[in-house]
Amino acid sequence: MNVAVIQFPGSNCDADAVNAVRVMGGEARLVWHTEDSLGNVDAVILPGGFSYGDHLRSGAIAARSPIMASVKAFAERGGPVLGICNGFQILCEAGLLPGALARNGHLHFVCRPVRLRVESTSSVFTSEYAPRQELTVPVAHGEGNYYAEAATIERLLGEGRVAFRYLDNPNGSLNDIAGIVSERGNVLGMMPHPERVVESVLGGTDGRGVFEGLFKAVVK
Ligand SMILES: NC(=O)CC[C@H](N)C(=O)O
Repeated sequence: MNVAVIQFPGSNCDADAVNAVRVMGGEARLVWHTEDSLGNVDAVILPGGFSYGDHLRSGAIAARSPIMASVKAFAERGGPVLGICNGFQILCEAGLLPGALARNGHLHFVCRPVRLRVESTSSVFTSEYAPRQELTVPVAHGEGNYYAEAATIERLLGEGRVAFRYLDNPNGSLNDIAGIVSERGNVLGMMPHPERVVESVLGGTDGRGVFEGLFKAVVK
């Protein structure tokens, strides 16, 4: 398992993502956003942070980085792509996932563990969880309020593409959506940080399933 963690100016969870992959037994390396090739990788992670200082809209500028053409091509070939927090915002801005992450409804930055429920186990990233399993995973964001037009929400629900839902919605997200997957299920965007809960010394292990699912799908 060889994972590329993309680093943008202002990424701040890139080292955590690399650590999580290594803790889970994989190999990870950082790829700077100006690169135009991913090299030979099995999966891509867009980590959390404040790319370009969240200027304009979170993820808007990073989504137009040179490396994103390769990330799009990789996803189109069915390659697994995980966007965490700012990574989710970048995936929406890049058009790899539908909808947008707006300012939190209460307009405050929120940084705390939240309760989540696994809504779909049919994607690469959720296959190792039990259906409707409840998890505790931290969030840390100011713009995590998922929004999409009603028809898009209906479609996501109908196609089983809502991967995770908040049990205690911290940001006003429509339908308590915490994470969604692409049509093929190979791209996941989620606001909570699974990479921060992969070993008990970090306070929890509920994020391990995301990486276990990914590793299982890739390492055959
Ligand atoms: N932890 C993060 O990735 C922060 C996400 C984002 N820049 C926000 O505050 O909304």
